[in-house]
Amino acid sequence: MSGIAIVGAGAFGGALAVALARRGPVTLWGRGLQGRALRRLPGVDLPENVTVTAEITDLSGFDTVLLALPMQVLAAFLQGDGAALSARRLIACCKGMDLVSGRGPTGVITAARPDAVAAVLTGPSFAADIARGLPTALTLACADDATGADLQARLSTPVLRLYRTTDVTGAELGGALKNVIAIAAGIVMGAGLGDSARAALMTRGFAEMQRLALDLGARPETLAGLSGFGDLVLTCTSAQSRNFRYGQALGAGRSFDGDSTVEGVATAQAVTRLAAEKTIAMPVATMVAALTAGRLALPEAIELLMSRPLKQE
Ligand SMILES: NC(=O)C1=CN([C@@H]2O[C@H](COP(=O)(O)OP(=O)(O)OC[C@H]3O[C@@H](n4cnc5c(N)ncnc54)[C@H](O)[C@@H]3O)[C@@H](O)[C@H]2O)C=CC1
Ligand SMILES: O=C(CO)COP(=O)(O)O
Repeated sequence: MSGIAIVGAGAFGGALAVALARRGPVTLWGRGLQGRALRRLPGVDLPENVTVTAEITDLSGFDTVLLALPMQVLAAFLQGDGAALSARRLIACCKGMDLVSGRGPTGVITAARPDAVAAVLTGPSFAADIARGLPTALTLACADDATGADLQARLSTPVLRLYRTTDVTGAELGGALKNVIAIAAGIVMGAGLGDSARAALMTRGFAEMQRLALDLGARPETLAGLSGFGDLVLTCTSAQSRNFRYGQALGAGRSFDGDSTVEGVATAQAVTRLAAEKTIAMPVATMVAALTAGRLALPEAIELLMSRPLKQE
């Protein structure tokens, strides 16, 4: 079937539908859609050439499907509703690490659908910006470069510019880990610790992102690119970010909207476990895991981070 199919009518799936509809027909599968309005993107209506459906079998003829679901539901979706998909190419649009298996998005796809080519679309972009047609650049990562090049061409628009890489590990880990650091940055700002502390934390956070990713085979330039450094900067500095706002609320001792997708919370737990297994020091991620699980109070966390042995940068 021609055109693009998208699973997930949340903020990102909806925004991608709006963006890709500039190029041709889009079919969007999701729950709870009311007419053509997107609950997660107030004020945004879907264009006429986006077909909305709640029947997953309407997607069964598509060759290429974008999966815009939260990381922690991806595996269950592929085993449940998603079993009806026969697409040759599945593109994950989520950021994180599966808490049960420790896998990244493409690892989850490949475990469920070994016959499909898996790719990931990631990088610095707020759904609301994409839906408004603001200029945005993302990374399309696919181990098979020919497929990656084809997807890059099919999913780019005049305002949505895709770069591509075969370094799936690097792209996925950048997207997963930046959310954890963004929670930490939010905590710092919410607790009133200042811009200097945030800059230090982002930099040391980036150092630990690189440490883990390079150990797992990622390429340094990927971490320095859109999916790593680029998304880290965006998410740690903007109140549009749910991870940042969640951290801000935690730092200020306020509660946060429990209905919101905050990927960094589960990812912090998964990453901390992995780092411990590999004996890789990830002090910021470890603090975020402990703080978000309520195992540590903020004053102790600050004390622990500041009293680590002095070392070379
Ligand atoms: N919102 C944003 O600005 C961006 C989000 N992303 C990533 O996109 C992914 C999805 O995030 P959002 O769209 O923002 O979240 P969201 O919370 O706005 O939407 C998630 C959607 O998934 C649906 N859903 C949840 N469980 C499901 C299941 N088991 N089966 C079917 N549908 C299910 C929900 O009904 C909802 O429509 C996340 O990994 C996020 O990091 C990436 C870039 C930008
Ligand atoms: O991934 C994002 C920006 O690139 C969206 O960030 P949040 O999930 O923190 O809102």
